[in-house]
Amino acid sequence: MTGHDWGYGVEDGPSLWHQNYPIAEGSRQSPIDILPQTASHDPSLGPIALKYDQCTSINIANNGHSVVVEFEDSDDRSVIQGGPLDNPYRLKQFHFHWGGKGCRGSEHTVEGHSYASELHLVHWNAVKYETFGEAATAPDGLAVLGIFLETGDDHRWLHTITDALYMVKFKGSVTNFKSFNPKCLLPSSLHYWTYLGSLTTPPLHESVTWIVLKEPIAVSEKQPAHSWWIPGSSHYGWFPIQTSQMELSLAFAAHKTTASTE
Ligand SMILES: NS(=O)(=O)/N=C1/NCCS1
Ligand SMILES: [Zn+2]
Repeated sequence: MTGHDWGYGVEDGPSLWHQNYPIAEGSRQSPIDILPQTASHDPSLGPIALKYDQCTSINIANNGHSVVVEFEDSDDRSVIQGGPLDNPYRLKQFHFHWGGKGCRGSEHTVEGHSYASELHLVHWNAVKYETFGEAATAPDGLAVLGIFLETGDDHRWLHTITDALYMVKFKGSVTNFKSFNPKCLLPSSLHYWTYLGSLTTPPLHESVTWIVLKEPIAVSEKQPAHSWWIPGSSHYGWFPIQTSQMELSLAFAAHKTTASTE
């Protein structure tokens, strides 16, 4: 299936994804509603470690479903390790999930609470697998660091990304985006919840060790998608961005699956 047989609309939204992606009804589907009170504390879980100092961002792209910043991943210069992970996982890309105007578009929720947005830093297990594509289908292939974005003060560095959005307003567009280091997007605490789950978008592979940070980062109202909404639009999901309008819509409807955290 191509990447464009799904979306967030009435005809192609999350409740229909199982028709083309039966794994949507699998046993470890993401996102989930995180219930801190029932999450078991695992004393064997150490802190996560992020080695992002040698990060090499390459470009920023609009893939029709999200805005994605890709990284050079030919070696272990940027990795996540520790916590539930048995070895380092290489940073491949990060992307966001936003909601429409006034909507809260995080994918994971915490006791039913949605956040304004959610940032996903996607890493792959290059120790066990040859390519990202191979890792993406393996049960221990990916590690995604989820960071909630909450409206509040201006985020000092997020404007670097939102300023670049104008360069990728059309689906399929890519532009240079060098020397962006995502460590500026991390909250002060790396305390986390973790569970074994899946990609939250098709193909929904059950290959993700999720590491969701408890502390959100603050972004101002004007920074996330809210100020990018195309007036009068009803379609949820990345706008099929061949629109003549100058503004860009990052409208994502979050979809929820229910399951308890481990
Ligand atoms: N949102 S997500 O991070 O679970 N989905 C992805 N699809 C391809 C790479 S990451
Ligand atoms: Zn994501």
